Amino acid sequence: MNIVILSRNANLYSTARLVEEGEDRGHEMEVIDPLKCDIIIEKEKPTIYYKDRYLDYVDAIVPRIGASVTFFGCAVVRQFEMMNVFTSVTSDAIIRSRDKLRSFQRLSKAGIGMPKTVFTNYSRDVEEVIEHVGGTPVIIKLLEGTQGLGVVLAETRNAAESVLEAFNGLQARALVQEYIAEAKGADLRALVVDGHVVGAMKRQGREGEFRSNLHRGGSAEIVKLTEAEIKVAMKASRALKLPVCGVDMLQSSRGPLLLEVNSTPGLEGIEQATGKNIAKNIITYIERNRR
Ligand SMILES: Nc1ncnc2c1ncn2[C@@H]1O[C@H](COP(=O)(O)OP(=O)(O)OP(=O)(O)O)[C@@H](O)[C@H]1O
Ligand SMILES: [Mg+2]
Ligand SMILES: [Mg+2]
Repeated sequence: MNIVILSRNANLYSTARLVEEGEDRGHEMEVIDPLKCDIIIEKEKPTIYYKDRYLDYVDAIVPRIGASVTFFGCAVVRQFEMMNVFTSVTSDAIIRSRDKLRSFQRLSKAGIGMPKTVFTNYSRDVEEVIEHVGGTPVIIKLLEGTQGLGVVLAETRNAAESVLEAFNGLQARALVQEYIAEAKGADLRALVVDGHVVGAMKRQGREGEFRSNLHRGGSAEIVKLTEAEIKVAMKASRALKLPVCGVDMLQSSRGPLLLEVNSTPGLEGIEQATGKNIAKNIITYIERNRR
């Protein structure tokens, strides 16, 4: 197969690993920067021009679209879809997953446990919003934050009010969420491929940090998920139509609570923590599902 990894940088761990495993299984692997593609639209013959050629020979793509290039990156993915090229995740599903509010609305409908969350226009009393999620401390997070940036723990009503005011002044939309203290600065990341959990790790924030993100100095170790945790991960993958994704959960006294679903999960942390060949799982998923 001719498989294209849509990625801005061939040297990134995840990109390099997908190329390595694809070649190992006899595929022609190519890394293409989506931002360097021209999308050519005309009646009936959608195509993509890259450097000096048309990408009309591609059998499958693996989008690795960074959060800062969602708009154009997803337009390229959508163009491949119009060309009937198999994609490991669709453009619609990527776009949906980038918005925490939109995802949460779908996930709650699917009956998945999550920290109680409120979204407000901030025209109303902050007190009321805080009461909705059970009082302080509360978590306040930007709708489109990533790597733990834009996630704040507000210990008091005053702190919450200041943070909401600041975000509001910057015209940044945020949601207010119940703080799950039992998680003790840790979360779970389940890597789902083809709708099934293929690896999982527990990430622990560094001393005194409630955010467990590896980018914020957290550490990761392999973990065996409970039945309930596996169920949440598989349900979330299905609800957001993301057959390949990273599902983040918190362990709470009322069971696993879903935090977010990542459509472009990094492979480095999970492959190192689990010793599993996740890149190969993704390649064989494409082999099985491409029509
Ligand atoms: N409601 C909560 N209660 C307790 N801890 C939380 C809560 N929400 C988030 N955290 C902690 O903060 C971290 C970052 O939050 P979240 O994953 O929502 O943000 P993000 O910026 O989207 O991160 P990512 O890089 O994983 O996309 C989580 O991994 C978790 O450790
Ligand atoms: Mg995120
Ligand atoms: Mg996260």
